Amino acid sequence: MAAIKYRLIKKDSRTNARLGILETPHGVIETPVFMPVGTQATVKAMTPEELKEIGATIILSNTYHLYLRPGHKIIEKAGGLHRFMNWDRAILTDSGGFQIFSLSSLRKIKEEGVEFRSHIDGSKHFFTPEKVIEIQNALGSDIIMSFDECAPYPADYEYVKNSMELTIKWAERGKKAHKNTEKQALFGIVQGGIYEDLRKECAQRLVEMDFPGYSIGGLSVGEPKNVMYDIVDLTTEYLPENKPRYLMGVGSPDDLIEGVIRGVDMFDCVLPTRIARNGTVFTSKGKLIVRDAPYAEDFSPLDEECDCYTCKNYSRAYIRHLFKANEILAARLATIHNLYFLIKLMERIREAIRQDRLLEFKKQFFKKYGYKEE
Ligand SMILES: CNc1nc2c(CCNCc3ccccc3)c3nc(N)[nH]c(=O)c3cc2[nH]1
Repeated sequence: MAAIKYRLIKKDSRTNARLGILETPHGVIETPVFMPVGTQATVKAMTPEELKEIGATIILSNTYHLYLRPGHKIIEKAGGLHRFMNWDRAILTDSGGFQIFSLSSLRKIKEEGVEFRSHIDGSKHFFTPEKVIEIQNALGSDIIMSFDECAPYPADYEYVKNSMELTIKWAERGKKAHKNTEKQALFGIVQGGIYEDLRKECAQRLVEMDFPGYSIGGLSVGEPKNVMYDIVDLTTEYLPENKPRYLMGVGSPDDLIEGVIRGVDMFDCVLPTRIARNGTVFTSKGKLIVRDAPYAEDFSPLDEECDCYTCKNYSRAYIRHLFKANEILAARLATIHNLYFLIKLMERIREAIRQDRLLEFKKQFFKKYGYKEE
């Protein structure tokens, strides 16, 4: 029995969008799905009960961070990450490749693996594809990622080609090292930068290895949106229809809709939780910086159309006051709202696919939100 089972329920008649069901050892996930990020074994400012309340079915955590602190051995002794953080629904862990390149100093990339210094205390560490699988096996997450190199943007063809070759070799080594295939599904990660031939080759070679799911990596790293969309379109063409596709590090409301239209099933992004803590929230009429002066006497909810706990019980004036007073509750109320907004958006997208009116939904959402149509 494989760790996860993906069922394609319905394909949109005019786009590559799909409605699916992803069964995991920790519950069923309706796709397309937005996955809140919980870097250090917590989705910042949220309890697991509140995450369930807003409809989260799967959250992310991170090999790099948890290996450095508190250490994967401690989490293993606690009974695994689900027990440790009291979250009994699905968990996906990223492999740490991206975090090494974006967080740690002093990195040396070799075929064998990557040497890096901890961003916490500067201590030296060495990640190999085998090590990264061992860590994720200890964490016990339901979906785990291969060790990959996310090439920077821009990067020249030769660099990206070598980097993609390395990612393929590391995927093979990781697949060999992964023993717990019954309980943990290992995804391959497609790299290849913005180069069509490299993306095609990488996708095809990973598909030959027959992973239970595929991530699209190397994007949302500063490239123009239309370039990202084109690469997603191209890559999903070479991925099997009956396996889930996960677009890493994406995204904002427009990116989620554009990604679904191009055949993506799973998304993660730190944006909703991060901007919430800085006082910016999503609303149906676009972003709102609630800490700004105009809201000092605005007693309406963050978003008239939202029925989340925050919008049902608190005003913009009160939430602005909390931010100005640097109160912890400010981050909590804004985070609840932002996560609910994206989880609700995915629910409305799934409904639109069911009713075969996804493009109409996009048009209406973009108009109200203030996005320009492509
Ligand atoms: C923001 N743009 C972006 N993010 C990317 C990530 C990380 C995705 N987020 C995972 C996460 C998990 C827990 C805590 C925090 C983050 C990538 N991960 C991998 N492995 N490979 C990528 O190519 C890659 C590309 C990305 N672009």
